Order: sequence, then structure tokens, then C-alpha cells
Amino acid sequence: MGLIEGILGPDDVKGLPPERLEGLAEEIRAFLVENVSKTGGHLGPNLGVVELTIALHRVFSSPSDVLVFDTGHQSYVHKILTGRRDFSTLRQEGGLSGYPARKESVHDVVENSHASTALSWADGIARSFELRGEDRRVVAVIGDGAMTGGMAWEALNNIAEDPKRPIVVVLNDNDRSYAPTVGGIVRKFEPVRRLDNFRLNKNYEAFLKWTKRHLFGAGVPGRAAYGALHSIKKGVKDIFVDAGIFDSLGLKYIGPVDGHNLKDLQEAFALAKDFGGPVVVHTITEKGRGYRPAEENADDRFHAVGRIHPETGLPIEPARFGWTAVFAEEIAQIAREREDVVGVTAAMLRPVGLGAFADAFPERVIDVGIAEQHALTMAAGLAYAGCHPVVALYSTFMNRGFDQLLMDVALHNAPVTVVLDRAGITGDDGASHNGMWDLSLAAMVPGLRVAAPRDAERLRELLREALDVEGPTLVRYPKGEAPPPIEAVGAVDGADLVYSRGGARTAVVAVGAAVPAAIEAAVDRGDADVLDPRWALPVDPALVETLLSYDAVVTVEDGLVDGGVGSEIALALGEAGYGGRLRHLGIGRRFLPHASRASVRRAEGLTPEAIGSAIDSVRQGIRS
Ligand SMILES: Cc1ncc(C[n+]2csc(CCOP(=O)(O)OP(=O)(O)O)c2C)c(N)n1
Ligand SMILES: CC(=O)[C@@H](O)[C@H](O)COP(=O)(O)O
Ligand SMILES: [Mg+2]
Repeated sequence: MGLIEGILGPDDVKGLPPERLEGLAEEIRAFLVENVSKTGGHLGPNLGVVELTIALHRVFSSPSDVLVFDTGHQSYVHKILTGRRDFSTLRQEGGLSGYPARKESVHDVVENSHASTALSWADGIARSFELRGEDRRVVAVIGDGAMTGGMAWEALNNIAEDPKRPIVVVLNDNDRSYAPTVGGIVRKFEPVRRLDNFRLNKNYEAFLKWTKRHLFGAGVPGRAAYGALHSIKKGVKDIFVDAGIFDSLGLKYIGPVDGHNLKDLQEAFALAKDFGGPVVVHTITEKGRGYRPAEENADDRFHAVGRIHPETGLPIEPARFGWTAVFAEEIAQIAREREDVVGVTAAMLRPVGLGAFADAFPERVIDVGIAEQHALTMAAGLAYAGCHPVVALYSTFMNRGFDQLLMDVALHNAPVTVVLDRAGITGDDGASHNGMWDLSLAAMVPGLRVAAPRDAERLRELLREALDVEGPTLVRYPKGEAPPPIEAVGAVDGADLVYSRGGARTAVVAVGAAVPAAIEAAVDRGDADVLDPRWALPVDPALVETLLSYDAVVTVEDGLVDGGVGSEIALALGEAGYGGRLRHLGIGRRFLPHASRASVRRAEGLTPEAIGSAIDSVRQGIRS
């Protein structure tokens, strides 16, 4: 039996003799490669935190001490050490979540996989423990990428306020988000990034502890001597260790610590634990550590992989030319034609398709780090000064910048184009990654024009149209492959007619990616026209006029069922005195469990069959 099989919970990790820990780390790495290569998942980040997570569970006592993982994509090792070793269905329906999940374990606390939140969670939890008189530690593990998010600094500023609140911030610094971390934010604040600093630092800490113990017992003179020694120590420490902004904020800093050295990690965490106030432990780790294909991947160190061959790291399914690639190609071409176009990404340059643009015009693509709020307001500034920014984000992460979209971009009628990839159902990343909120949020924003392409050709067209608008625009499309071209069979006022046999009394208004399923349903049912508005919001009054001539209207969108395009159409039809039947199809207002996209689509009633049933039900209403 290997060591890993004997780990059923944190007590077993604590119980292992120190000389077995490296063996355990080795087994965990092999386990991760073997299992994640079969399911896909966040391989690189987890290979980087094997020793760090073992050390945390050795020093702290979860769940009494609370461990919070920022973003949560690096929590696989924590799952293994807390008795969850069935990775066969990782990220699949009914299987382990790819993030911490409260229903899986008492050791999991934060499920939100939007970055930069862990320090705020930790601050809140620690304050509550204090108010309730509970002596428990709170540990937040946060990556250097997540530290580029403003929220993390808001929290640090607060955490530093009370020197007695015991919060341990483990800064997991692998010098990358996907790509090398924007601005080298941690490097800047900790200029002497040498691992032997920790040893120097550690000796001073031990010295300080000893003097405190001995001199404090010696009354006032002892205390004075301790004060003098403390300031000497601080002076000496300043020569060797410059903890930059952490010091300036008033936070105790330990590090940099070799994040793959189990002994150093445990010592550092033990110091932090005993300190009794807020401490930053700065660990230096390597993303993808111990797996050659990841270590050699300069792009993203296997940040997130699909299924791969474990020996080579090569993908099992060949990469397909999906929506992202269409956008990547078109925006790079537009950039060649228009010098005013500037790309903006929040630490996801290649995943959002700005790679080719950046390769051709590096000075015109700005990576702001995980800073969506800043990205949008900065884009408003770019637009004010004559550029046309294209802010490319995953749909779910735009939620972060909603206020900035509303107040900085839209209020100033700034010609900013927001491009949202991964809109609608994303599936295996679970509740916080579905891009299901964007249409409802966008519908509230005055003056924002929203386009939803139904295929690759429409994406190219609509992107170009968006860039010609002298005001804010948003273009959204889903994850994965784009469908084959869907040509219009005609035009009605306010929309492309994409399916019609003539004479239909029912209209299906399908938004973007919902078009193929709507056509399939209409082909099956016969008597329904399918209309694609292309520009879905605000609802075109011409489309409303068109719809008034139908007896029934079904709307379909891969966004929240309420507040989005269907709701807006219903409102407009109501105001126009429409007397026909209406049905809206969209994603229910709930947090969706992780599962395949197809399965979630089925559950949410967005399949051709479900659309067909909706057509039947509105028609029955007409007949009765
Ligand atoms: C608000 C937000 N924007 C973007 C992302 C996408 N994302 C997930 S992990 C990641 C990089 C995180 O880097 P870091 O915190 O350093 O962790 P590492 O993977 O390097 O361990 C990004 C950009 C996110 N989860 N949340
Ligand atoms: C943690 C995170 O937010 C990303 O790594 C995300 O899981 C990637 O999703 P895609 O695979 O859709 O690019
Ligand atoms: Mg990182």
C-alpha cells in the first residue's frame, strides 16, 4: 500500500513521520497526473502546491483552523488530504467539483472561483471568530495572479489594521497567472526574492522569540532591553529583507520560503501560526512542478487541460477551431486595418483570443492582470482619448466590472466594445463559471448595444459593426465550437429570418447560440418561423412590430430566463398591446451544479426537444 492510501483525513497527514513526507508528495504528483489526464482539470496549479498543502495540513488543524483557497482551482491536493481521492469523475456530473465544495467536505469553505476574494473571506471569518471568542486560525492561500486583483489589496489593508487578529496569508508565488504575472506585482513588492532570506529571517524570529520569553520575565528593565533588541533586529532585518509593501502596510512578513521544501514550509507556517496576528508567508513555487510536459510549457504551464496523454501531455481530443479562434483571427485582421483598435485582457490573453493581435501589435494589447474593474474603466479612458478598446473577458468575469461598465463606460457613452467569451452554459467549472448573467446585466445598462452571433460569419460581421458604433457595445458567444454557417432565408423588420416554411403563426426569437436548436425544433414542428435579431439588446422596435403579427412568440436564450432578451421583448410587446401567447426559455435563476454542457442544457430546457415542446404549448393556447 502506498502512503496516499493511508490518508483519510488531516490527522493522517499529521501522523506521518517527517521522513515520509517527500514520498507522499511524490505519490500525490503521480496521482494528479494519472487522474487529471483522464478527466481534464487544473493540473499545473495543483502540481505546484503539493508540498505547500501538505505543510498546511501538518501545521494547522482543519476544520477548526479554516483554510481558504483563492479561486479554488488549486484545491485538488487539499481534497486528497481531506479524504477525497475518487478523482474518476472530477468535474463531471455527480462527481468531485473542480473547486472547494461545502457539500463535499467540512474542510471546504469558499466555493466562489472568481479570483482575489480569499483575503476578504479570511478577514470576515477571523473577525467573527474574534467576536464569538473562538481561538481559531484562518489561513488564506492566494496566488500571485490573484494578488493583482484590487479586492485582495482592499482586504490586506483591513487585515493589517488589527495586529492581534490571527490571519495567515500564504502568498503562493509561481510568477504566473496563465502567463507570467502582469507587472510582476509580487516581485516589485518583495525585491530581494532570494530563498535564503527566509533562513536569515527565521533566525531573527527565533532570536526574537527567545528574547521575548526571557526578557519579558525580567520586569521593566527586561522590557526595555527587549525593545532595544527588537529595534536592532529590525535594523538588521531591513538590510537583508525588504518586505516592501507588506512592511509598509504593517504586516508581518515571512519569506521568501522555498514552496517545495517541506521542512522550511512547516517552520514558516508554524512561526506564522504562533505569531498571533496577521502574517504574510511568501512561498515560491513552480507551476506544473514535477511533470515535464507542464514544466516545459511556456504558454501556461498546463494551467487547465482537457484530457491528455499522461506520458506526453498531448491532448487526446484535437483542438477545434471554435468561437475563440474566430474572434482571434478577426480581431487581429481588424487591428491591421485600424490603428485605433486596442485590445484589453484581464490575465487571459490567449484564452480570450487576443494572442494573435498581441503577437502582431504587442504595444496595442494591454494585459491588466486579474483586474476586470480596472480594465473597463481604463477602457473608458482609452476611448475618451481616441482609441476604440476591445475588452475581451470570459462572460462570468464581467460581473466584476458591472459598475464600471455602467458608470464609466455607458454613462460616458464611451465607444468601448466588450467581447464576452464563454457566455451561457460552461458546464464543468460549475456554478461560478457559467456566463449566464451577462444578458440580464447588459439589459439594464442604458445605451449599451448587445450582439449575439449565431455562427462564425455573424461573429465576424457583428464585431466589425460593433467597432463602428460611437458608443458602448457588447458581443457575446459561448464556449466551444461554432456551428456550421447558418444563412438567413429572408429578412423581416428587426431580424434575420433563419427558418420559415411560410405562413407560420408562431415566431421563435432565438438569441445567438440558441439559433441552431431553435431551427431544429422549428424544422421538426413545421409551423414556426425562427428569427435572429443579431443585435439582441436593446430590443429593436422594428422587431416588436414584426412580432405583433404572430399569434404566439417563443423566445430562447442561453442566459438567465428573467431579465434578459425574452423579458425585454415581453415588456415591449406588452406595452404595444400584444394579445398573443408568449413563452420564454432560458437558464433558470439558480446556481447550476457542475456537469457537461449538454447535460446542463438539457436540464435547463434549451434543447431542440424542449423548444419544440414550448412551440407546441403556445400553439395549444392559440387553438383552445
Ligand atoms: C475575477 C477572475 N478573473 C479571471 C479568472 C480566471 N483565472 C482563473 S485562475 C487565473 C490565474 C490565477 O493565477 P494565480 O492566482 O497566480 O494562481 P496560479 O494558477 O498561478 O496558482 C485566472 C486569470 C478568475 N478565476 N477570476
Ligand atoms: C480557474 C479558471 O477560472 C479558469 O482556469 C477556467 O477554469 C478555464 O476555463 P476554460 O477551460 O473554459 O478556459
Ligand atoms: Mg500564480
